Amino acid sequence: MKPNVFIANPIPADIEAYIGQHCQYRKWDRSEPIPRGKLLEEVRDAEGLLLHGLKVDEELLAHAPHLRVISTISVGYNNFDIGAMRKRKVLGTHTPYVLDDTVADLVFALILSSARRIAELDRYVKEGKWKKGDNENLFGIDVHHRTLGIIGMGRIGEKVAKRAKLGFDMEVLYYNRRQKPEIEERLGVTYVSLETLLRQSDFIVLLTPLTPQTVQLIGDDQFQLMKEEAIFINASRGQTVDEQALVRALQSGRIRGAGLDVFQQEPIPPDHPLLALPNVVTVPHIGSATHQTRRDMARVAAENLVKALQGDSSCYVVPELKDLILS
Ligand SMILES: NC(=O)c1ccc[n+]([C@@H]2O[C@H](COP(=O)([O-])OP(=O)(O)OC[C@H]3O[C@@H](n4cnc5c(N)ncnc54)[C@H](O)[C@@H]3O)[C@@H](O)[C@H]2O)c1
Repeated sequence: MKPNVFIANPIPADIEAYIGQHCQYRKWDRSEPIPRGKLLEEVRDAEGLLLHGLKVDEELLAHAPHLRVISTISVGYNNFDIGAMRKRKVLGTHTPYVLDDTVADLVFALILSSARRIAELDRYVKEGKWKKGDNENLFGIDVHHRTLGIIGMGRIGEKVAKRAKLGFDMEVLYYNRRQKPEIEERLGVTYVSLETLLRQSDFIVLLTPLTPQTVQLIGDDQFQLMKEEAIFINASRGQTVDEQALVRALQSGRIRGAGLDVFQQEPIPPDHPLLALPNVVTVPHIGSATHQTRRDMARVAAENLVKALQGDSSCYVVPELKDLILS
């Protein structure tokens, strides 16, 4: 008997067909997110669940007594209640590696846009404000040969560091849970304390996962340590930053600017004070959002689901639950 699975987000047809070869499945294929009540109904018989950005908590697990595997189409898995999943022995899988270069490209797009004021000056030209004699009012700051600080030197952080070192001749500092001599050797980056990184960097990129330890990792105290010329980039999760403190730092000129892919509330409310600031570049959580990469992520997530249901340990189980597949 093929296992029952529920596909809670639309995926490409051939990837759905691959799941169909190995599983019986039902799916939600509308573009709007599945309503919570409908999801709770659909998981009743499911042994596997494929999803993106939906919350997995005690309530959902209680509605899904047969569930064995939840596969998220993302590398971040802060939508999983790890404790609740462990209690019920439900495996969680994610999609590392396939998106690293794509997210690193977006981080650099935010760095360059903020430094050279691309979004702001695009509006300026299109609104017909460009006139002869414009000069210093269009100036930005250099990216090349400046200092980049990466908080969270993981898979994506390393790709950002590579771009910075090889493409932009930047000095790269990093702060991480553990020092990584192998990356230092490969790329010539320097491990420093968080305080040193905040004090010395011209660009600060936040790339940690969202965990209880990283909630509001950056707040008033951290913005106080930054240079006045610093540009802050967040591509991790909105909750890793105290957003009110960020607004204060930007409004008061404590830092020069910010480039943001993620927000405390997504979509960000249109009247949010961050959106009124010209020195902030915003994009709607599109770090991994290219056609190719989202496709690759869906494929890896589908393979994870099928493999995990078959007890094949070569799937990408999230680190905190790895022991479950071995037991
Ligand atoms: N904006 C987007 O669309 C997008 C896309 C992909 C990933 N992300 C985010 O980026 C995160 C990182 O992805 P990754 O694949 O590089 O993960 P990773 O696990 O390879 O890297 C994360 C790094 O952060 C470090 N870290 C964890 N907690 C820390 C702490 N408290 N203090 C200092 N360092 C800490 C880890 O040691 C690790 O080196 C994801 O968890 C996700 O939240 C965002």
